[in-house]
Amino acid sequence: MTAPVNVTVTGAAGQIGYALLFRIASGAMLGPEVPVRLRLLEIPQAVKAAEGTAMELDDCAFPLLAGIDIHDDAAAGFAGTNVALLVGARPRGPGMERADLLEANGGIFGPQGRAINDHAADDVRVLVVGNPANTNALIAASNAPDVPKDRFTAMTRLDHNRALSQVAHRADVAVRDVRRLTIWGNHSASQYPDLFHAEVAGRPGAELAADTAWLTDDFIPTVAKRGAAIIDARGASSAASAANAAIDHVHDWVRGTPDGDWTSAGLWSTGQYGVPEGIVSSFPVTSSGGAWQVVEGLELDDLSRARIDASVAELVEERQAVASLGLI
Ligand SMILES: NC(=O)C1=CN([C@@H]2O[C@H](COP(=O)(O)OP(=O)(O)OC[C@H]3O[C@@H](n4cnc5c(N)ncnc54)[C@H](O)[C@@H]3O)[C@@H](O)[C@H]2O)C=CC1
Ligand SMILES: O=C([O-])CC(=O)C(=O)O
Repeated sequence: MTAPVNVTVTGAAGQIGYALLFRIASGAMLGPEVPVRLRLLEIPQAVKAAEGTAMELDDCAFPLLAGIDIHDDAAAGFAGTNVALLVGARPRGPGMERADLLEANGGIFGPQGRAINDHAADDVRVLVVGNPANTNALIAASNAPDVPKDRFTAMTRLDHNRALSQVAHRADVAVRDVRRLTIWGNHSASQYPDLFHAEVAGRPGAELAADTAWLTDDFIPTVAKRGAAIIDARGASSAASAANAAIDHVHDWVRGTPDGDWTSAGLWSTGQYGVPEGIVSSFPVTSSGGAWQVVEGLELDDLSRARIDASVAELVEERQAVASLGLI
């Protein structure tokens, strides 16, 4: 057996935390041969609830779980961490956009970025789930000058998975027959789920996208507003599907994406596809050797270009907003 990988989960006592921790401990995230040591980071008022979750983790007797520590201090919570899942943040309620959380949540990610900078392992990989995820990832990365920017990522895998399912339903094929979808831009209502480069049961996704009424009035808004639809139906924001997407994201980052396919992740832009440098935007990505690569060279039609530009413009505005709040 290899040495345990240290995994820190913030917001461990929250609803995503509860859906996430057991799957990490079971080996679903890092693999069935990789032991994990869990660090649960919470605010002091939620430490007792985190202790309850830790008791339940114990009671599962997971063979891969090498230990559980609970912290309410970021320096200790990120000490030596290899994988950090930044989930802890307020969720939105009905009628809110995720950007409405910027002021409430933005302040969490600067100190956590600094703690990661100062205390995490050299190979640390960070996934930001707490909303607004892209800009919170930007805040964390900006406060961690010694950590390479490509180690900070934002979760758009839930949007990606939602898009896969919508396309599979529409084409009446299995989800596994849908490949090379892309979520571009922000994890917000402005995101652009791109079907034009996809492959659907061996046929070009562009064939489905040719039905522009379905594309623009059904597919794109269904994916982009799915979070709000879940809040409306459940009375709480998505949790199990969000946890599942976090598992998928880290799994693929560490273990690689399947040959011939790609996925979506929010990455620090270095200017690909005209996305300005220094915002965290979702791109089509593959992973190998533990690093994401943006899939280059896709041709973008006018509709795609306009949608990507609109979502990127929103990210630029969010960056200005957090800069004026002194968070970056
Ligand atoms: N990127 C994505 O696709 C998705 C993101 N989210 C976001 O994930 C976040 C968490 O959602 P839930 O688990 O449903 O919320 P929740 O309210 O159930 O749990 C949040 C937890 O974070 C903790 N917390 C707050 N501040 C903290 C801090 N500074 N350090 C450590 N822990 C802290 C709270 O005590 C609470 O236990 C929300 O911001 C939500 O909007 C949710 C679904 C999908
Ligand atoms: O919509 C929300 O506020 C929670 C979330 O990010 C999602 O479900 O995609």
